[in-house]
Amino acid sequence: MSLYHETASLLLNESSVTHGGSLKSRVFGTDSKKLFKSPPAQVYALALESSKWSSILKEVIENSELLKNERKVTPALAVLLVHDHLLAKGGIALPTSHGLRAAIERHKARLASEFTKARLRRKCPTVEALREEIVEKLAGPVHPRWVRVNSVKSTLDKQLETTFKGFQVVSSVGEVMSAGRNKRVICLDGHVPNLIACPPGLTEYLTKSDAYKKGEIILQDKASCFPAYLLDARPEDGDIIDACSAPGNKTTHLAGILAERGLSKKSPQVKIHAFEKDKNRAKTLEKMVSRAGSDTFTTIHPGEDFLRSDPHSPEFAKVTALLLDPSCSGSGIVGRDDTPELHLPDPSAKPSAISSNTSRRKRKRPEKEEAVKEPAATFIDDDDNETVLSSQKDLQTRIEALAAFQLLIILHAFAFPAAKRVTYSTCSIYAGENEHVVLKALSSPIAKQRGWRILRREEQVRGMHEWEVRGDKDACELNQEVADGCIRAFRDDGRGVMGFFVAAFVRDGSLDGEAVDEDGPYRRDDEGRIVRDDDGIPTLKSTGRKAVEGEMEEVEVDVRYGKKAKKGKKKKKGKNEEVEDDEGPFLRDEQGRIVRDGNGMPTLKSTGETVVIEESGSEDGWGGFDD
Ligand SMILES: C[S@@+](CC[C@H](N)C(=O)[O-])C[C@H]1O[C@@H](n2cnc3c(N)ncnc32)[C@H](O)[C@@H]1O
Repeated sequence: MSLYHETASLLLNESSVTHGGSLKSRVFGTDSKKLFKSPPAQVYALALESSKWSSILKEVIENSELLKNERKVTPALAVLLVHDHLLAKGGIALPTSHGLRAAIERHKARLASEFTKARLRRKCPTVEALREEIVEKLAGPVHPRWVRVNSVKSTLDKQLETTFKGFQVVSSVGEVMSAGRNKRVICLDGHVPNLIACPPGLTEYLTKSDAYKKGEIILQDKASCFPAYLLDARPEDGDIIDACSAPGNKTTHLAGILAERGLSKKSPQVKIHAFEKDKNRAKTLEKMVSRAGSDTFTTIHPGEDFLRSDPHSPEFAKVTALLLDPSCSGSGIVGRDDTPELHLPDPSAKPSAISSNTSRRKRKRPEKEEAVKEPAATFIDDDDNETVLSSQKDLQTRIEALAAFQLLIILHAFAFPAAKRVTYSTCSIYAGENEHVVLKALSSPIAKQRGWRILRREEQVRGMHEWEVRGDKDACELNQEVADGCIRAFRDDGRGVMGFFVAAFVRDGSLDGEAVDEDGPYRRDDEGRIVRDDDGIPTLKSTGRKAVEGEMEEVEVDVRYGKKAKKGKKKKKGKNEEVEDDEGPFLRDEQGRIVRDGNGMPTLKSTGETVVIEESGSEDGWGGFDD
């Protein structure tokens, strides 16, 4: 197969192996050497560039009537071949005698003239100007690049005098977004202290700056700064746990806040415990913490599962605050889709009907190929891999499984004896991972027993109190106080943030039955170890049952944490609905045990894939960005 056939097949998603995910992951994925005879880098470049130009190429091909005269050339092949014919330095990468090349070159005069007309219709004097217009259009709405000044190493004033010297300071993020991608303008954020918005075109300038290399500034989306700020920790309060830490944006933000509030770097009064289950990601975390200068007061727990930590260990006796930022669907993350839409020419289009691509936008039915490309939902996992889910049911199953894990993380945090404040955050847009999880956590036995409640909006630190986008009241079952306590962020709403969710839980300790029970709420064996089931779920002293059994039933993933339901018997789900599949969404072996991968993650029946996914890397390998 030629480079052109292979690339066409990739763009049309014809291979089940390359189906789904970003263009990059489909081309450079683990099996790429087996999949392509042509060099994968060449396939990727041709697919990407041709897709970018495809709205114009479609117009040129239709107006030149190429497809009517060359029946062997398919619409996708035409886009690729005409792209190279008109725009690639060496033209079509096939011998002159090759049938496909000849089929295009037979029409070179007509193609050249239609290309010129298409360019002039867009008022572009040169092909270069047309290229710039395409790049600008594809880049979509401007999303600012957010820069957090790391208070462990620097101050806002120092950065304004150095990294941002000579920059124009404007008063709103809207002005930054409309200033142009490369303009030297900044806005000092009004919600999160020490945060600066810049146009996205300055990213390279920033990552090459001394301040960045020395860890004085960290690139982190504004919404991703909410959790550490909302936790509102002070050095006099006690130790902090960051339960899910890599790459370390929030861990280092916590450190910056403590430093600004008087933590002594030489003899720190408190420490941050940073858990990271994945050993490789823990290395990135270690690098980031060290570069940010907070290693003297951060204890990294590499490869340690927070859920397996013992809340009653003396090591955690002084932990008063926990930041929980567990794996999620990543559905709120900005700008990681690298696949521009492919516009395919219609072989039966009449040239006279076409004046510009905008005149054809109101097409009623999508073309077959485009319909194939339209996903029901895309999940971005923590390693930046995308999974395209093809049905609503798959999406629902994934969210339920993630929500069950997220709830478990919160309930475990609630058990730390000295804990008074917990934040829970996701970069997900789904209520199932956000408000619903918060409600379930609030109604759990452990929350009631220990007096955990939502941190009300009016109690929140100023910037978070003033942030106007709050939780969804319907998703909070009309509980206004909980909805107002929840903080949301939506991408592309003009505020320049990614999709995000955060809420905080607090307790005053007066309901703390554990003050007199030093062993905590879990059953222990003779050696003092917490009694757990096969899934690692601790058993409560008070009920003799698993700590989260009740909650799991509500989210339909009880099979993962609770007892196996009896076959054939219908079980209640929610208030009135019944579920048919008593065994839940996970695959089981002949003994009825959930089939898990090496990390202990269960396998979904619907997709055959495991549920909880690895974590997102960073754009430069040490975690300077977002999440
Ligand atoms: C969304 S990312 C965290 C991003 C990070 N808070 C930041 O701001 O840079 C979730 C991380 O939690 C880790 N993780 C997931 N489950 C965990 C667990 N049970 N214990 C510890 N770490 C866990 C993942 O490996 C991943 O690195």
